Amino acid sequence: MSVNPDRPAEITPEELAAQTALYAPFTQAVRELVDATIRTTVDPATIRTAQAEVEAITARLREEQLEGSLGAHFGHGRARQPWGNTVVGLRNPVAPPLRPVPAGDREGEVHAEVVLGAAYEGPPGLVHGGVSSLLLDQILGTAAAAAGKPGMTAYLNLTYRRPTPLGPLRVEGWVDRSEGHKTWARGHVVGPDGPTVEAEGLFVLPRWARELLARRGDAEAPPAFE
Ligand SMILES: CCCCCCCC(=O)SCCNC(=O)CCNC(=O)[C@H](O)C(C)(C)COP(=O)(O)OP(=O)(O)OC[C@H]1O[C@@H](n2cnc3c(N)ncnc32)[C@H](O)[C@@H]1OP(=O)(O)O
Repeated sequence: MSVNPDRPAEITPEELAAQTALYAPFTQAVRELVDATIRTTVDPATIRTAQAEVEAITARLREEQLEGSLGAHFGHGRARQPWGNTVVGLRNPVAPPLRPVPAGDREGEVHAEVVLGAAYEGPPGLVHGGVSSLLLDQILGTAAAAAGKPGMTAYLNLTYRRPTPLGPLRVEGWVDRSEGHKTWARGHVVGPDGPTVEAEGLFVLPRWARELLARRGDAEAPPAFE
């Protein structure tokens, strides 16, 4: 199925499953390519051959493509799929990806197990601080949404307690408190030796969304901000 950028696809759960089965392994293959690109030690001739092959694949994919980004084009009803999202996007090879699932007993609490490889390096052997921020922004926002209080990040405060090693990590988020359209969430990245980066953020349902909801009435669910 091709994507019509003007009309988000209303697809059945079966079609959604088929699209997932098609794109998830494709995206993972490109992730592997990125990792191999960083870590390969093959000879220069092999690099030049590989470059030509990658360029040929890119040209083939560009024969048909969207004008802009992916947005939330796939989905059924309001269950839009944020497949282009840079943290959780099923079709985004840049996304580690994070797969938050409900966990724990705090409000909106979500956890995600993730393995960060060479593509996420900052200091040698360690996760880039901006990548930790990226993951925490998403998981705190997901916690707010899971609590039924979605919003956009108004601020995100981070405390880097100790270096975060590349490899397997857990990212956790939960809602601390909320007042109307404002939700404060907390979370952390947990490495093999415990929490490494802590975050506290404010997520605000924007005025335009509040006005939209007021016009439509409370029956309409608030928008998601994947
Ligand atoms: C499942 C989903 C996961 C999503 C995770 C990913 C989340 C993201 O990355 S979102 C992208 C990054 N964030 C953004 O781009 C947001 C950019 N900023 C904005 O759009 C707006 O400034 C926004 C939405 C934060 C607030 O807009 P809006 O609601 O129109 O403004 P306004 O009505 O003045 O403020 C609302 C309230 O928030 C407060 N507020 C806004 N910004 C701040 C801030 N930085 N610090 C403290 N309070 C703030 C205001 O004081 C106001 O409080 P009150 O209603 O009590 O007087």
